[in-house]
Amino acid sequence: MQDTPGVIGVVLAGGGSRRMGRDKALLEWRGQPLLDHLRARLWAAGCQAVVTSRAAPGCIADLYPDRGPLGGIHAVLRSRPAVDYLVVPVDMPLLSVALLRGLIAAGRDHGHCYYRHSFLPCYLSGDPALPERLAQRLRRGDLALGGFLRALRARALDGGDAAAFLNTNTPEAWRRATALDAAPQTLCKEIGS
Ligand SMILES: Nc1nc2c(ncn2[C@@H]2O[C@H](COP(=O)(O)OP(=O)(O)OP(=O)(O)O)[C@@H](O)[C@H]2O)c(=O)[nH]1
Repeated sequence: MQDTPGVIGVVLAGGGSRRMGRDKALLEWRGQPLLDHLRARLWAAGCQAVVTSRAAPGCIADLYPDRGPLGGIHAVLRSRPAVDYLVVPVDMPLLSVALLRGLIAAGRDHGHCYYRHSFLPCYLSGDPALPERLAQRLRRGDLALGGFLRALRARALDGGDAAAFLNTNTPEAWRRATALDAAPQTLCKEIGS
């Protein structure tokens, strides 16, 4: 697929991974760290560039640390405020390129959006006021991503298989994702998607 001009892919990877007990971004998925897997998916979806939100060399570190995903999104938006962003969490290995492309297409037509299954991934369309709006929320401790998306009147999209949004927050969820990856047909039915 051709690049989608103006859309920057973002992998959020600055969380504490407390429930997993080790850094989720570095878990091995199909022979590479999860972080690289998600980066590759964003490239394949046609993002013009891909950045990582994380306190590490070459990444964009949070300006408001330990504030959760919104803190990471804020730092990235501050770095390039007037472009469109496709934001993914590092812990959804089953997100498909097709789903990400669908989000980009909807975002380009309608602006801010996400799938009903989950607030992440989400598409944020370029608005120079967004970084300051986010900073205000972070300063007052309003850290819920859903609240932010609702305040933006982001569109909730139908579609997508629930299994694709499996959040691998715990070792048990990781085992489940690995099993789904190995036998998608059977296990998708099993979890009711
Ligand atoms: N940049 C950044 N990303 C974050 C932060 N907190 C969470 N994330 C990312 O946001 C996504 C969802 O995070 P969660 O699963 O809710 O939190 P987590 O910290 O990764 O995991 P727990 O410690 O188990 O809650 C993941 O991709 C995280 O890496 C943060 O403070 N800064």
